[in-house]
Formats: sequence, structure tokens, C-alpha cells
Amino acid sequence: MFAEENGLKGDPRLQAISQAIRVVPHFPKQGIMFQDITTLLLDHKAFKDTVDIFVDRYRDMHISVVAGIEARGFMFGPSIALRIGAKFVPLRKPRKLPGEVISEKYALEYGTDCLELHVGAVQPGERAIVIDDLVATGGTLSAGVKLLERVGAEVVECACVIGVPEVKVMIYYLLAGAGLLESHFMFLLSRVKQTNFVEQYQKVAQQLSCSPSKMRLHF
Ligand SMILES: O=P(O)(O)OC[C@H]1O[C@H](OP(=O)(O)OP(=O)(O)O)[C@H](O)[C@@H]1O
Ligand SMILES: Nc1ncnc2[nH]cnc12
Repeated sequence: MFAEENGLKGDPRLQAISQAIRVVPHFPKQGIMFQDITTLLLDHKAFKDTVDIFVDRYRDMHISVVAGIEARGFMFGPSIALRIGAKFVPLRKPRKLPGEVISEKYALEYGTDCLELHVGAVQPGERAIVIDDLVATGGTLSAGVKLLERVGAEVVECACVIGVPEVKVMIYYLLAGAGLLESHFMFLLSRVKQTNFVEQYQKVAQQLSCSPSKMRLHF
């Protein structure tokens, strides 16, 4: 159902993009299936198609801010920003930005991390999208959204190339632990290949008496 909603169902570019992403088992630690987008960047056509799909989606949405999350959001965000006529705003890890910043901590599987935004980079009322390579728990994106909202921006959507469909992540979303999918539209190009994400997602949604369409996840 999600593919139908975004009009990309059957688009051969999606399969090629998905195939260009290398999956590295047990990196950086046992049990993690690492989704490596560096191989996508090596494939000129797949890289261009990825950017084109985002550009087609956002070019007429009056977006003035593309906020990219360090580090891998920096690999897609600037190309999209240039093409849609928006500014690129880096959301950086701590102590990297030299000016005055606001910070937002977020939870990782083990421990916490933090993102920072330069004060004055985004004005109240600006329409923004947040770009990253991948969403897993949603903690990182959620911190990015919060930073932009704290300075009065309107976050129109979050966009990632890959969604990692962990059941525990789905439950986390459904319980609004990240507060993300409740209020922010997610646009994802690829899902991890070895899992039937939509079916799993619907199953979890049923268990929790929540409509999957409410989650507004698009494939
Ligand atoms: O949805 P989440 O569970 O928050 O995880 C997703 C984040 O994890 C990865 O970055 P990472 O923190 O590994 O940093 P890096 O890009 O600097 O390697 C990825 O690029 C996302 O930013
Ligand atoms: N499976 C994964 N692959 C790449 N980056 C990630 N960040 C969090 N989970 C990841």
C-alpha cells in the first residue's frame, strides 16, 4: 500500500537503488546488518536516480531548508538542496559547529548522542525537510526534527534512502517513543531486502490496534 501512495510502485529505479546498497553483516558489531550507501555513491546512475526521486518529490513544496544529518545525510542533502533552490543546513555532532548552537540529545542503542544546529541558520516559519541515509530507531531524525522546530521551522517531511524494519523499532514507532511518525511524514526509497517490512508493520499495527496508514510511511 505504501508504494501505491507515493506513485513509485514498479519504478525500476527503486530496485536498482536497493541493489546498489551493500549489506555488510556483523558491522560494526555482531548481529548488525550494516546498510552501506558508499556503494550507491559509486554507481553514478543509481546515485543520480536517488537524488532525482527526492528532487521530484520536493521541488514544488516550497521548501527553503534541506537539513542534512551528519554524516551520511551530508552525502545526499546538498545535491537535493541545490536542485530545489533551498539552502543546506548541516545538523552536526557535538563540538563541530563553530558558532552559537542549540543542541538536542538522543538515545542510541547503547548510550546517547547529540545533534547541533547553528543559531540563525533557519528562520521561524521556514519550511524544512530532514534528510538522512537511513532510519532505524528514529532517534537521530527525531532529534533533527526537534532542533528545527525549536527555532520555529515547519518540518514538512523526513526523507531517507533506507528504512530498517526492526520489529522492536516498529513497536517503538507505534508507541510514539520517537514522537516522529505521529506527526511527520516519512519518505523512504528502499527497505532492507531480507524482511517483508509492510507485512510485519501491518501485523504489529494490528496487535496494537493502530492503523498502518496513519503512520504515513511510504515505499
Ligand atoms: O534511526 P537511528 O537509530 O537513530 O539510526 C540512524 C542513524 O544511524 C546512522 O548514523 P550514525 O549514528 O551511525 O553516525 P554516522 O553517520 O556518523 O556514522 C545513520 O546514518 C543515521 O544517522
Ligand atoms: N543497519 C544499519 N546500517 C547502517 N547504518 C545504521 N545505523 C543504524 N543502523 C544501521
